[in-house]
Amino acid sequence: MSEPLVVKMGGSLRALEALLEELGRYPGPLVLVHGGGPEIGAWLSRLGLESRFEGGLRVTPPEAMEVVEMVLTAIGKRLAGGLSRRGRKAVALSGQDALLLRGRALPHLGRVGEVVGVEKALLRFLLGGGYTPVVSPIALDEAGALNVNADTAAGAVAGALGWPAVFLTDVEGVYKDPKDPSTRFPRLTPEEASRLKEEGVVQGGMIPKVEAALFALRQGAPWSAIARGREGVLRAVLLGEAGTLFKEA
Ligand SMILES: Nc1ncnc2c1ncn2[C@@H]1O[C@H](COP(=O)(O)OP(=O)(O)O)[C@@H](O)[C@H]1O
Ligand SMILES: CC(=O)N[C@@H](CCC(=O)OP(=O)(O)O)C(=O)O
Repeated sequence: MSEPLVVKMGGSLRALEALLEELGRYPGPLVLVHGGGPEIGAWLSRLGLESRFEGGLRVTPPEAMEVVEMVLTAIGKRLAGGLSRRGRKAVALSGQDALLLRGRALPHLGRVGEVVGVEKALLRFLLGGGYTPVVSPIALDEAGALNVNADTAAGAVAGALGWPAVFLTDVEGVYKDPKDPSTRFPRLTPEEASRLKEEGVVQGGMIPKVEAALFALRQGAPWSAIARGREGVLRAVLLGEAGTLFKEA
């Protein structure tokens, strides 16, 4: 129950304090990658910049990128502070620090990117010193900061470290009927998950999450899982009692 984990915290998570307690007392090494989609959306609309999504990704013109950076950085610092106060010394970083996440811009989406390289050495250095890295999903290319979907960033980090990835979100896992939690798949192979995507069972924000879970596996993570963020979730996932587990057959 103390294996190293990359944990992705979605921006739509409820009961954050309880979850920080859970992460604070997890006995194994952790790397956290966080989102913040709802908060980014709220700030952009407050500033009169409405968002449009393509394939689950926020189209991000340069003027919106500044807001994305500010909001994600603030969230990262908040999480690192919350964990540190609970005795788990955490350091908030973005992909811009020491080229932690090297990015490549995706066409037609403004300053949106994918991850093409992870500076593992920085993560290992912090982990070796007993610190928990908290990573904001901002990558860097020649032109500057790129907005990366947080699931994509977490999948890339897990793949690079060869660690399992747990994507915490507001649903119990992948459902056969996206509105019915009783139809949760306890386990999916990459082939089964890809089929569900093609069939349109996996929709909206679940698309980048499933893609990131599969990407992590292809890059060498032993398994990945999507589960609802709540107290006790990590233990329940490790025991196979919660979430959807992605693993080769
Ligand atoms: N097959 C499915 N099973 C479960 N949830 C699904 C499915 N297809 C789409 N979803 C949606 O995906 C959402 C999770 O993605 P998202 O809102 O982006 O979360 P986060 O902010 O945690 O990354 C769920 O709230 C649900 O509405
Ligand atoms: C390109 C892109 O879509 N980036 C995301 C980054 C934050 C994120 O992914 O947050 P959640 O995990 O809460 O969805 C965005 O701008 O919303």
